[in-house]
Amino acid sequence: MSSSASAADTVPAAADRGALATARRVVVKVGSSSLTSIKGGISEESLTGLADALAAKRNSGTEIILVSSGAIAAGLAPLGLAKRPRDLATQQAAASVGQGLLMARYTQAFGAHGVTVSQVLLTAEDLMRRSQHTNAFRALDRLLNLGVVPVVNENDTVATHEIRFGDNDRLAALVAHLVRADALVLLSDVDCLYDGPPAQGARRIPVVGGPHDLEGVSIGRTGKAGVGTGGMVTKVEAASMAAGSGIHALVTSTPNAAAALNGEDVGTWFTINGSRKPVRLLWLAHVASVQGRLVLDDGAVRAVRHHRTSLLPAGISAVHGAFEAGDAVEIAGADGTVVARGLVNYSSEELPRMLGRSTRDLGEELGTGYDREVVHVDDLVLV
Ligand SMILES: Nc1ncnc2c1ncn2[C@@H]1O[C@H](COP(=O)(O)OP(=O)(O)O)[C@@H](O)[C@H]1O
Ligand SMILES: N[C@@H](CCC(=O)OP(=O)(O)O)C(=O)O
Repeated sequence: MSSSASAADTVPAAADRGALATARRVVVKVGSSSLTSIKGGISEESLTGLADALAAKRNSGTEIILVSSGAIAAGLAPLGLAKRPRDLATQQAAASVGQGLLMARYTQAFGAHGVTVSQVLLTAEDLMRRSQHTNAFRALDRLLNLGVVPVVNENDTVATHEIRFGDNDRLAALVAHLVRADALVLLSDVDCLYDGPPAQGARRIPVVGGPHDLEGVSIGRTGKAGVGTGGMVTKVEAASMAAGSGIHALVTSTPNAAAALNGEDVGTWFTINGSRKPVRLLWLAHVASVQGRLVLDDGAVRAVRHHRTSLLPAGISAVHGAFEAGDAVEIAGADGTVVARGLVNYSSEELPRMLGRSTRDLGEELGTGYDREVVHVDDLVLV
């Protein structure tokens, strides 16, 4: 963990954490592993402790959105299931049972402090398509103005394999972006990011200033078998996604929630290292699963990578995969190196006859609509 150790030596551990104490709007995400146990369903102590901390912060004037996992885990015991099911339909059924139970507990626990909660179930599409995410923003913003704590989860019961986030860490980062939060707090069953698997005498990483601080750090999957999904990997991705787009991020344990929100020196702090980007592009860079690949000639690679231009049919030499207009695709050079990801304007059926041709020719021959770029520069992120 050489680079992390040097970051810890030069940056005070409490660096910037005060931003949490004064934040106007915070997204807090809590994982299944700290809310539930496979045998006992919802953990009353953990849920109540979390609600106490968040309600106190809300009552002191900070707007809070809670992204809560745990629906599937909470639904297992009532359905007589001993472990998290593998098939999607049973997971959907468990989520449908558990989500109601979770909301009932949150309503009670926050209600004890005079705080109203609401349920907001989102699919990946709601955050990707502009019309839908504008709608989602409006609803969440209004709820926050009304003093409510919205409790967000993925809409597991209707989300399919293709469009599923699967973990709520990256969903929380996108929600933080959507509502223009000042900070994102990721709560789990581990108190910080360690430089290796926590059980083996690993050391705390207090501050991550950028990707260089993660070099050589061994980041693993979930700790409690069968409960959490993403593990530390998706938390680091989510925190990096937030910090890279102008939002402070902190990873710590659920019992540390109150201390974290007071700006105390707990957990791992991700320092802001980039500016805000459209939600669509964050999605494309970090979450979207690609449906195909466009192979470019060298000139087109240079144009996309160095001159930041839109991708035209003339520079494409091959198309792989089956995709529809609007899907995410990889954009690669002739040697197979992926240089970008983009939202494509044509389907994989339409594209082959367009390759290598000018947009003008295509417009004249095939009609207007075929004179557009294949990927617009605004729908393209370099990787
Ligand atoms: N380098 C690391 N530092 C901290 N925790 C790690 C690391 N690598 C793997 N983990 C594991 O990640 C787990 C947290 O992820 P997960 O179980 O998915 O939690 P949640 O349900 O809260 O999202 C921890 O229990 C821990 O064992
Ligand atoms: N939406 C799912 C959460 C997925 C999940 O387990 O996430 P996490 O525990 O945060 O790794 C649920 O409510 O069960």
